[in-house]
Amino acid sequence: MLEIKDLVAGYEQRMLIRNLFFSLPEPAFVAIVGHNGGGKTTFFKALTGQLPYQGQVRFNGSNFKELPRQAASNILSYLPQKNSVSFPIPVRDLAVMGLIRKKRFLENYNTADYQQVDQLLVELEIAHLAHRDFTELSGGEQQLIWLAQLMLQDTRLCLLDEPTQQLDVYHKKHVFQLMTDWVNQRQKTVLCITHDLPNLYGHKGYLLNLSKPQPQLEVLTSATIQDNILFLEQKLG
Ligand SMILES: Nc1ncnc2c1ncn2[C@@H]1O[C@H](COP(=O)(O)OP(=O)(O)OP(=O)(O)O)[C@@H](O)[C@H]1O
Repeated sequence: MLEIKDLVAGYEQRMLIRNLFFSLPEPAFVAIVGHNGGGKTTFFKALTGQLPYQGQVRFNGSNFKELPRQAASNILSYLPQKNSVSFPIPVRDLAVMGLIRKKRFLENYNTADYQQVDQLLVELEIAHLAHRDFTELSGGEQQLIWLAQLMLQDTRLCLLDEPTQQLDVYHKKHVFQLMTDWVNQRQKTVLCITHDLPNLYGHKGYLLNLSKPQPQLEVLTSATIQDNILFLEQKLG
């Protein structure tokens, strides 16, 4: 269970999250939506301890503020909106780093680790990129590699900030399917910031619209998706 109680977060002049309150049963998929600048990434920054906040965030009873960094990284993985690498590195070697928390200090990755990476690259339909230099890939291809790295972290709670932003229509659909499969088959709880509302049709889970005056979890149905599309077509008030 992810419990958010009276969460208040933002910046000096602007409080963007005001008294957010919800209880999310596990496992679950939540699409976090809202206008540009509405506070979605700010919410994730609070959850990941990058931004101070008031209120409480509890995951299965543990208060995030009281969790040591290592314990928090065992529970939660985070894929930021922008991620970059400034040196040449083969895709497999970047993806395998997702397994770092399962390794002892200075322990090398072994054949089994790389087999796990290869299997996942097949599942993500990007096995052909395994030996390419990551820095030479397209934006969408890079996004899929970051996704593989996040999946390898294998945490109960996964936060993804616009993971389909640069993907083509086919891959957007594929990644939404993968995320909801993680929930149904691997019992993960996935919070995904997205502007791709039409991709939510047919998926089970919830929607949290941070542009609404009092955001709350709404069950994903064709009607709630449609309502939220209509809401977001209006200018931020
Ligand atoms: N470090 C900061 N200091 C002050 N203001 C900030 C800071 N970081 C972000 N903001 C502002 O907070 C607001 C919310 O930003 P945030 O990144 O949370 O929006 P978002 O909902 O994720 O938007 P988008 O859909 O465009 O990604 C924006 O107006 C942004 O300029």
